Amino acid sequence: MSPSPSPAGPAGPAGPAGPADPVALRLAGVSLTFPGRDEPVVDGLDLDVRTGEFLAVIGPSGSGKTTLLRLAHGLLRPDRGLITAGAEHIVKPSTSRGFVFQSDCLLPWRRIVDNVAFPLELAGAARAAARTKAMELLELTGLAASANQYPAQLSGGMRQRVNLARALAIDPEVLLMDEPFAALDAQTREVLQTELLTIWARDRKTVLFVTHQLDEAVFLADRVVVLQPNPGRVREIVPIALPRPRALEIKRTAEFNGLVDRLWHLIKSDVLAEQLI
Ligand SMILES: Nc1ncnc2c1ncn2[C@@H]1O[C@H](COP(=O)(O)OP(=O)(O)OP(=O)(O)O)[C@@H](O)[C@H]1O
Repeated sequence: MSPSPSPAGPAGPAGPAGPADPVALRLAGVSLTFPGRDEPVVDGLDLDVRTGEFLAVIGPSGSGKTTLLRLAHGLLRPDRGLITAGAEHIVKPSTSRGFVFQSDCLLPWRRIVDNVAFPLELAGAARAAARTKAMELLELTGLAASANQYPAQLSGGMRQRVNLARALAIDPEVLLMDEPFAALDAQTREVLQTELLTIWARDRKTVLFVTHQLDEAVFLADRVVVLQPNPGRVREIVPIALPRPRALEIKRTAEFNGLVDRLWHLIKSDVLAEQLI
């Protein structure tokens, strides 16, 4: 990966990405209509994800958050518009982008270390080298002691840590995360949020993180993209200027709660309309 300290970020590597940061991922005029649907799921969507930034995406159910991630990964192709990562025109998944799903998708018959090593083996790495790298990542995600266990022996929070380690194994430049903590209890979710920030601060991969939780978006992100539905488009992008590193105590501050309120205000009418359908 290529960590890219923000030229505009006065706080250095731990500070937010600034407007002068190069763009890691660009969606320009992107539209997509699923087969059998009359209306596009996203239409004329424009979004720049800056190198090294943590960008959260929120929006009501059905506003196209997962679709946006799948487009960015190259799992879906738009009908119109361009999706690029630097000079690369994204038309298929690539090892420069890692995807973390809501459910863990681990291979139940493989030990944890071998699950993390799996994408490296797929990419052609020798088994021993893949396992060495996998062990490093398990250290990073606090799971070294569980390396020889099987997925069924781990808690949900531990499995999501493995999921993250596995996505990091291929050393992607961009990490695409689709509600990775949604299935976890509130306390585990908060622990994983702080751990994710620690890992992110280490080498500042670009992160595009979809969540339903407004406080999660504010806690993690440099900016929050608010999507509106029918069709999915960017309603607003809210900068989160909270200082880093962030500890959970920040969630009790007036500034934090003011930002959560602002996000709620931006999606409230769409969320209420969705409940009436
Ligand atoms: N493969 C598909 N074929 C047809 N329609 C689809 C497909 N995938 C998603 N959709 C529809 O596209 C719309 C947006 O879906 P998407 O999953 O991107 O929304 P979302 O904002 O992530 O929703 P949620 O918050 O509920 O996860 C929904 O109406 C969904 O039913």
